[in-house]
Amino acid sequence: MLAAADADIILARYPLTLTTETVPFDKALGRILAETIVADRDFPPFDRVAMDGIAINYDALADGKTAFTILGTQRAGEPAQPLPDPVACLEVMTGAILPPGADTVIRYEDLSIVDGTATLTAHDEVQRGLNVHPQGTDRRPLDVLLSAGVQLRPVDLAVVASVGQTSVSVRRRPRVAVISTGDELVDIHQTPLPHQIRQSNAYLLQAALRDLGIDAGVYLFVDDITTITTGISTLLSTHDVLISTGGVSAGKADFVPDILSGLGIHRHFHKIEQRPGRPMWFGSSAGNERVVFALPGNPVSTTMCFYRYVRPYLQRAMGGPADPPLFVQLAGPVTFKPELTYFIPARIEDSPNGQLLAYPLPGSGSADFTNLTAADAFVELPPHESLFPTGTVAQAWSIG
Ligand SMILES: Nc1nc2c(c(=O)[nH]1)N[C@H]1C(S)=C(S)[C@@H](COP(=O)(O)OP(=O)(O)OC[C@H]3O[C@@H](n4cnc5c(N)ncnc54)[C@H](O)[C@@H]3O)O[C@H]1N2
Ligand code: MOO
Ligand SMILES: [Mg+2]
Repeated sequence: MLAAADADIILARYPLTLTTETVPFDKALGRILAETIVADRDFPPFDRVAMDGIAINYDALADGKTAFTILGTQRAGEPAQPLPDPVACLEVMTGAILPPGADTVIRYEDLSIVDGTATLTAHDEVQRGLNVHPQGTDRRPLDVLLSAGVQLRPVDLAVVASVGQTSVSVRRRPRVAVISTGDELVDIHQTPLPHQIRQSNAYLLQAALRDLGIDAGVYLFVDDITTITTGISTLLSTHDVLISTGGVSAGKADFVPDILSGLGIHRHFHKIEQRPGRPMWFGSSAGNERVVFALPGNPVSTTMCFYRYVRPYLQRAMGGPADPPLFVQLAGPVTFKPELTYFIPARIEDSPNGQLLAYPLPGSGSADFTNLTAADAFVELPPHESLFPTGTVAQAWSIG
């Protein structure tokens, strides 16, 4: 059987292959860019005036001239207007093209303007090129502005807009379906008979997926091979990722692994040396265009497996980094004898010394999901020890 860390390695080996789609750039916030955005022209595209003031030819100043006749005004958005006389000046506004013949801009704060003549009041600091943002100094045509794979933030969209791209190619969001299997399950609007329960795992998964920005449909199948086979086969034709709960262990109605294999989903692992969540199954189609997580039905197992394995996998598939686990210190001792990685629910609190303290909440096992309402995370305790004293430092996986 597989150790938890080996499951991570296998999951990383089979990343979901997502095709791309083109979306209007103003709908692309948060999406993963699937193309390279290059500069279409120089940035800035012309020698750009960086301060409101006057544009002069520095040679005149170097020759000792400090008063300049104003011969006109060059505003932002106006075509270039040459400086008609190298010893005169033009008033210029921020964002204007620098008048050809001028090379230096003196801001209004360093001038006194009387009767159409601008006189420098402070010129010690003036150098050739002052307050000019030269053409092409930020980026040259075809320079890469954004690389494929980045998650588009508002600043990135500004860059996309600036090169005139009204639509961008982004990675498609995974289409995900959640499947519950079990003859004992009824949906939430039904009243369960004494031998039945309301299904709850699918709604946990649906909500946890919504946290990732994924809207997933929920499907409930009875434990019947034909029903599950037909259902999963249909969903595979329209989804990238299926997440099922139940039917993956050793029971007479645990049909899911065989059905998935029969539908061409190659098993990459079945069972991890852990509690809860031991029977977890993971597989993918050839080329990884479809992946399936078949999670154990016990609700605490479903929850742990989702937050420990599925959520980070999907975060990576969508191009983002996976949220790292927290580092916590046990606030009480834990004993766990089996040679399995133990994921114990815990309440997490800040401590005055800056450490996160984890208060263990063992509950009554992997079916006791009501215990999770008090928990913030699962603390991951390694398999080869059985006593974890107060103060043990461990990783913990937040459950939202
Ligand atoms: N002989 C063995 N028995 C079991 C083993 C084993 O290794 N050998 N593994 C145990 C472990 S560990 C787990 S976890 C469970 C996993 O069972 P399955 O994935 O096959 O799930 P089911 O049998 O369908 O159901 C188990 C349990 O979970 C409840 N359930 C299922 N789906 C839902 C849902 N959508 N909402 C709420 N509750 C759900 C179901 O009613 C059962 O009580 O197997 C152990 N057995
Ligand atoms: O995953 Mo099972 O009991 O380990 O709940
Ligand atoms: Mg079972």
